[in-house]
Amino acid sequence: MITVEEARKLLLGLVSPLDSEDVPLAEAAGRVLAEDAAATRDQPPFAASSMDGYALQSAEVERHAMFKVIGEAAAGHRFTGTVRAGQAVRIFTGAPVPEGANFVVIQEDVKRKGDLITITDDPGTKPNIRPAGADFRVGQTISAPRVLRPEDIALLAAMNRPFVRVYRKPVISLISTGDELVMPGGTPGPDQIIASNTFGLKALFEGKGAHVRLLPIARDTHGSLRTALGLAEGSDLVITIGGASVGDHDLVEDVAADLGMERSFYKVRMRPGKPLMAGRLNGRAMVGLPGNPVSAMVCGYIFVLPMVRRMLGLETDVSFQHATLAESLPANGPREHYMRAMVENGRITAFGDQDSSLLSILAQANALLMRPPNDPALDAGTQVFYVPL
Ligand SMILES: Nc1nc2c(c(=O)[nH]1)N[C@H]1C(S)=C(S)[C@@H](COP(=O)(O)OP(=O)(O)OC[C@H]3O[C@@H](n4cnc5c(N)ncnc54)[C@H](O)[C@@H]3O)O[C@H]1N2
Ligand code: MOO
Repeated sequence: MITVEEARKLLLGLVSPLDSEDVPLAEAAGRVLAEDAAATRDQPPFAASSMDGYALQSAEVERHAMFKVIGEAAAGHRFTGTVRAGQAVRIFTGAPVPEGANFVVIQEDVKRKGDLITITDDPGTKPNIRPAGADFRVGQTISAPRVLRPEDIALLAAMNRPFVRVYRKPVISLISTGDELVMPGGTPGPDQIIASNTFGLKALFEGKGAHVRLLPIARDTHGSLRTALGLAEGSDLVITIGGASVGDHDLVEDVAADLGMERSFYKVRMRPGKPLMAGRLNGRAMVGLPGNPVSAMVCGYIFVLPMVRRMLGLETDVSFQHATLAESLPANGPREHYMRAMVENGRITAFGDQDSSLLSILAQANALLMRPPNDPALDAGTQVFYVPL
């Protein structure tokens, strides 16, 4: 059996960064920028007032000084004349500062009578003007790769970039396998359960930028699995769930081998997730996840998400964080253990029951506490590593 680290390397070797496409800015949130995007203009493109008030010459600013108001500058409508000594222009937030002026007195510090204003309060020294290019200059870039957040979208809009070049979404086909499975909303027979893994995994992968196709459940026959794998044609990654172990009805490996899968590895020294399988089928990456619901989700986090990130041109390291054990833990066995756990205020507690079928515990957990193989018993207060969920 190989280690988790070896498995991750082999899995990453099965995929490569995908090609890119242009998408409208309004649809770019959450996508991964594939090329640096440069500003096509300065922002603001002119020196702009940051307050509502009066634009005038700073040398003349003092309490009791009087000025004649010679015009108005509003956002979108500049004042085209020049402000000279003893003159002021009524100005509003966002308006271009007129020629000759280099200070805006806010209207709260001014008294106006007809065309005359008097400074009545100390206006301070802050000129209330945003210089041209204060936010960004033409040519300034947002660097790729980067998952585009709402803040980035706003910046790209201000840079006048109506389209952005992003990595194509990886297409993942998910195939649940097993005679016992029925889709949510179906009517299970007495020996049947509801297929849950596909839905959890779809949510996990789509939340990180993939497009997931849910294929029909494959029954425990060669023919049904063959058909399902055929339907996965055209995807970047094919994932089967279940049927990966050693039982008489665990057929994924057989069928995939018949179809020509070049196996990369089978079985990882890990808990949960031991019967993980991977390889290349018709030139595409294929991963066989174990069927136990928690095993499938944990493998989704630890192995498939880094593959998705690689296809999206992103860093692939799993980001471990550390916390202090709130309660002691017994020694770990020979497999790297990802324990369902709860982190609160830097303290982490593993759940008592770590059975890999318990989705109710996985749903309460907010962390996978990582125990290295053969980790000795740990006292409360020890620093440990975890992956946030
Ligand atoms: N003799 C051995 N038995 C088992 C071993 C072993 O080493 N020797 N490994 C165990 C481990 S560890 C795991 S994990 C499971 C994995 O088995 P499979 O990948 O073959 O999965 P199945 O047998 O098809 O299913 C296991 C379990 O999960 C349920 N399941 C499957 N798919 C779904 C789904 N889409 N949604 C919800 N639940 C699903 C299935 O009904 C089973 O209860 O093997 C152990 N056995
Ligand atoms: O590896 Mo299994 O995934 O322990 O339940």
